[in-house]
Amino acid sequence: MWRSVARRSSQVRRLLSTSAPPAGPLATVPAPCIVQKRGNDILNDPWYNKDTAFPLTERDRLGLRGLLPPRVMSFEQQYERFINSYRSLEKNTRGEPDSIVALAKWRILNRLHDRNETLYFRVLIDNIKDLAPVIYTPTVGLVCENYSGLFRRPRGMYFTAKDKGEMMSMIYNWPQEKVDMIVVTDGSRILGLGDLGVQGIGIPIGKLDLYVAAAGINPQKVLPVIIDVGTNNEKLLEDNLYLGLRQPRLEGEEYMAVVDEFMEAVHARWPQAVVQFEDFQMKWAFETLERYRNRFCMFNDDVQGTAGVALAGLLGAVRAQGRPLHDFTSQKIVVAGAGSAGIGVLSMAKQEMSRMLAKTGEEGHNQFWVLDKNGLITKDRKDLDPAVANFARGHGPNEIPDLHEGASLVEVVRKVKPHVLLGLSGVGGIFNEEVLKAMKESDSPRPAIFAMSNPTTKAECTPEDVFKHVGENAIFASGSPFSNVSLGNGKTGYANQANNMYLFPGIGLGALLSGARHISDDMLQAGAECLASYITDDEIQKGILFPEVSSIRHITARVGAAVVRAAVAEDLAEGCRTVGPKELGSMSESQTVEYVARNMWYPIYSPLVNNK
Ligand SMILES: NC(=O)c1ccc[n+]([C@@H]2O[C@H](COP(=O)([O-])OP(=O)(O)OC[C@H]3O[C@@H](n4cnc5c(N)ncnc54)[C@H](O)[C@@H]3O)[C@@H](O)[C@H]2O)c1
Ligand SMILES: O=C(O)C[C@H](O)C(=O)O
Ligand SMILES: [Mg+2]
Repeated sequence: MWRSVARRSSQVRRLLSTSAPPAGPLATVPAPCIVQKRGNDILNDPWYNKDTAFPLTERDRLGLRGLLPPRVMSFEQQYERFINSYRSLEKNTRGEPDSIVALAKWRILNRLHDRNETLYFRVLIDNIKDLAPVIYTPTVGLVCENYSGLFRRPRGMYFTAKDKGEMMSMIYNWPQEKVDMIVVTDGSRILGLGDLGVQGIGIPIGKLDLYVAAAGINPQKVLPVIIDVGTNNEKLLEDNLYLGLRQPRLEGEEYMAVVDEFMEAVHARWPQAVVQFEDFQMKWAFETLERYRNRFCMFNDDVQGTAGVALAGLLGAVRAQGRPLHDFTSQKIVVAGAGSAGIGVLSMAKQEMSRMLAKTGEEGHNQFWVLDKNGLITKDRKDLDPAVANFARGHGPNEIPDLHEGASLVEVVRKVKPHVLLGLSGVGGIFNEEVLKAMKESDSPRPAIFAMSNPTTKAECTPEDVFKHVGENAIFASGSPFSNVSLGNGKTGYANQANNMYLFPGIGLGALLSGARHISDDMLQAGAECLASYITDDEIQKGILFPEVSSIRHITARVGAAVVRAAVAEDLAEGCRTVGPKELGSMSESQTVEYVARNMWYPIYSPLVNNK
């Protein structure tokens, strides 16, 4: 499956050689948008509101005359006005604690989001590198922790245990006839912050903002959802501001029955909708994935999106050593974290090693050492989760002597001398100085440390730690954004962001535009391969594993096209809107990229027409 990535990466860049984000609808006068509203109802609807940019013609025909200041501002003037107020906020809060500044930035963006979505997404898309850390990790974690106090206006839908039996009807309360993309969480494992109950809805909102910004999904066709089955978070249950169900979480069949009813209701109303499961605790992440993945067009981002991003980074770490990709099969990989993300990454990495070995007929060995909160996992572990058992160390001839059940992280790193140390533990700082100094003795000339836990406070280490204790040749990646590190004498230590935002937008977009009946392993693999092929050898040698966040719209168009082509190749594609499977199948690679790019929404004001 992995073609020569260097050749492909120059192809990729050529396919997307434009500097501007892929155009949305063809660049002509935008088609009018028919609205059933007039007057204040339009001004109060963020999907249609243009504020001071309503032209006089629209003010007359929509009953807006006299409801706005007389001057008509252009979209550009509105944009500059907002950016100036955002920048002055940055200036006025300088020196305040980081969390205060972060929440102030989030609030000014959220107010715009609640008022004028077209302007909001223009601001977000054109400043994605600066603003992703505000609407997404790490700030979104703070927002979820403080949601009940921050709440001003509902966004999305709330399906709770009390709605059992009502979901088939309440789904019609959502005002949009068409929904393309849904992100749902039950709030049980929000980033590395644990059970946040109804407050977890901040995650689907942030993820869908990225679907709009990176994948060009129309913001009028997204739906954030929280399934509120209670919370086991005592602090929230005792908080008189808490806005969710005040009861312990449902468990077992009662829990599953609520999620089942939600999925049935969603697909009864929007059969083509793609559903992304996000931040479910491990047991439900795997159970819901198995239960629904062949019945609906759905995927679990923490299990499958993360796996693809991590695999792209792992292959980059092989290339950084100047070795052929096939040498991935002999890499030694230590993983701290055996939860939904850790097992997802291990499963996809093991699958890739098996694919590579099958080509050469070689026999493989267990290249993974996996730890959880009780240390190294071996076959001596009692009550081992079946998903984890595949990676438990045994007692065979390939085992490293004296590495016992429950061995500590530093013991494992000292004895294994791994090429890669990867963290998906949700525990900040566990890659401490002792562990990182042990990584200096790695068998790799370019030891790779991936501190992938979110938010920033949960990162297993910082890039400064790594380049200081492991050395300048190290490769670093993290789940939340960090700044690059200046190594002196003009050298830079690159702080890559190994976050599933590089893949989930393209996975969802490709599934949608192909009309895939479900999302297969090959479709996910194709997305991961595309991401890995995006980085040139020169960039890899510098220690760059992932694209700049500012190019996320370009890479998403490319990932989306790869997913479309994989769906077509597997005969899973049923087509989308006016494009059938045959037409999809007749497209060349570049035509598929153009098809995807053409269907990516871009924020411009459409003329509004009221047809009442
Ligand atoms: N970078 C990304 O794109 C990305 C994607 C998904 C998840 N994550 C992050 O990964 C973390 C874990 O997510 P999850 O869904 O797997 O959570 P989870 O709760 O399902 O699993 C956490 C795992 O870490 C283990 N663990 C806890 N303390 C440990 C320690 N001291 N040493 C080693 N292992 C330890 C736990 O036993 C468990 O196996 C979270 O912070 C999440 O935000 C990042
Ligand atoms: O939300 C993110 O930033 C990535 C990932 O889905 C996570 O749960 O940490
Ligand atoms: Mg997640």
